[in-house]
Amino acid sequence: MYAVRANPDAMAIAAKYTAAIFLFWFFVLTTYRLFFHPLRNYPGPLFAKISDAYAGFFAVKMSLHLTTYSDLKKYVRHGPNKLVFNSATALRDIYNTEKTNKSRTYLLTIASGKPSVFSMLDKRNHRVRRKIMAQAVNDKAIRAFEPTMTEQIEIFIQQLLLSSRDSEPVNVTERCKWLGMDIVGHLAFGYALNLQTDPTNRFMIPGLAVSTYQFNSFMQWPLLKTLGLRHLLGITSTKDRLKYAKVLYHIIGNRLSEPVHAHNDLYSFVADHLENATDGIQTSELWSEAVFFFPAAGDTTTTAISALFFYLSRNPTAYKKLAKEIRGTFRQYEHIRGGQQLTGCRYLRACIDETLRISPPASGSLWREPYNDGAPVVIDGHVIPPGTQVGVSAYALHHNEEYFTKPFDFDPDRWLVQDEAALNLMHSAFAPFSLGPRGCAGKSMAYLEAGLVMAKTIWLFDFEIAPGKLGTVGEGVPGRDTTDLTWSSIYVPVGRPTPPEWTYRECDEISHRSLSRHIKQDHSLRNRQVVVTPMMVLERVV
Ligand code: HEM
Repeated sequence: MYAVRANPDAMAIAAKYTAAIFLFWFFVLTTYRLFFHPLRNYPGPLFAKISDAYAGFFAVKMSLHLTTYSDLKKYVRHGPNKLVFNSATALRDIYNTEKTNKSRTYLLTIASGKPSVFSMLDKRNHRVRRKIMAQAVNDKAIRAFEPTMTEQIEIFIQQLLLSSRDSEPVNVTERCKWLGMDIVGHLAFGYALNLQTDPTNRFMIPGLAVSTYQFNSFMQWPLLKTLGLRHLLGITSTKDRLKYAKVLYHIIGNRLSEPVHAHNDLYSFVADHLENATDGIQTSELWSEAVFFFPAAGDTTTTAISALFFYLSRNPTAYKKLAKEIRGTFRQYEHIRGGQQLTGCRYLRACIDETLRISPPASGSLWREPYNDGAPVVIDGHVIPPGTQVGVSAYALHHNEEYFTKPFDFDPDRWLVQDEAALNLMHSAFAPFSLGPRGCAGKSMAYLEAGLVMAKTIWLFDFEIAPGKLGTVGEGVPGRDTTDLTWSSIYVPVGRPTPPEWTYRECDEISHRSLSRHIKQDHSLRNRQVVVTPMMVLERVV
């Protein structure tokens, strides 16, 4: 028998050689990326030219959209293989074409080993999947779903009404997130999550935020995922994420036990088309779609709505114009529904668009690559070498003065000017939903939801910035600080009669938690949103 012992000298030598090899490799790679790489002549921050850690660092800090905005004043190269552009021509060249494809970084978002409509790179497979998913969000499906959406919005309004009785500040961000999740529960799997009235499932909001945050960070800095560095950086809150996954599992399991057409939901459209997993829900295509669909449909729209509350509470002129339009258009609260009257509210649409411009819920660069068919790809006059990731940041382009004068001003009227050339110019650079074959499939649903929530709220209530410190939450220096929180005080407007059929469902928790708690919670959402309205005090108007 022999005991094998490590020789300390041999170990020291091995460590030295490993370090030397690593340093040599690092030196060669850095030299190549700086002086021989096909993108060497594009200006960029030094560290970005060398490593994806540059963008990764700011993604982890949740301020990448701001860094991109300021870097674009001088730079184009935003990673060893990444070019970011800031023009309407580039927007069209990159997204409104078949010559590019989603970048391979989207594969990092795959949750079950099977891609979703969002992460599918193969164009033919994507077209088929997109067609299936689109059935759940086309005009016919939206009309069928509207009553369910309205029911949830009514709960939102009733809860505001309860809070408005004592004119206490309300965290509008939180309320909007609960609403969004309740709507998407019904839309996806006909499931009543009841976040608005029951605190049990509210942990799903931070759970979802953690997942989104991770995916965002991985997509900028893939090494985080490959080497498990996320743990070192402490960006994983596994507890909430796992709890979230458990609920999603339960929701899907519950739906699978019902007949396919038991609800007017996404499942009823996709059930017959998605591959069944033999080894459980979490490896099925349905799981992948669900993991994508909840944040895509639930988080984005409500981020926009809460941001709109924020801007309106700080812009009295816009606020008054909108209130006048809504209260003048709908003689009775019950008349507020999807249709011509609502779409005819041009100022409302301008307010929503202005919010999506100034604070796009998907604010980062959505990376694309030249499609692998050898055809040259030209972006804004630049021939792009194969393997290069190209993108436009909606946040940066929406604040580009070439297209939008005073880009940090919230000015819905800019969308209503008579000057057709100016309007066309702005529209050419407006892309909150992206565009082309991979653009948002749920745009109409998002406008309906935002329109209904805003019209109903402003018909019935008045709101203003919360008093004291709460009212300052979310405010920051435009273009410098991430103004991602919004608290406003919603005061229910005075004198409007409550629709008689309303029964006030007592909310389990209308408690108003401490400011620090809200700050902490909303901090985790920062990556996705630039401004979200926190606390509002409501006042009944009607
Ligand atoms: C204000 C609200 C919304 C915004 C700003 C928004 C934005 C976007 C953006 C920018 C993309 C492209 C992502 C990328 O290229 O990586 C996208 C994709 C998508 N969105 Fe939305 N979205 C919103 C609401 C919705 C809603 C309500 C639904 C569904 C009901 C939805 C469903 C989808 C789907 C299915 C895709 C994937 C499209 C594909 O790859 O074929 N979105 N969205």
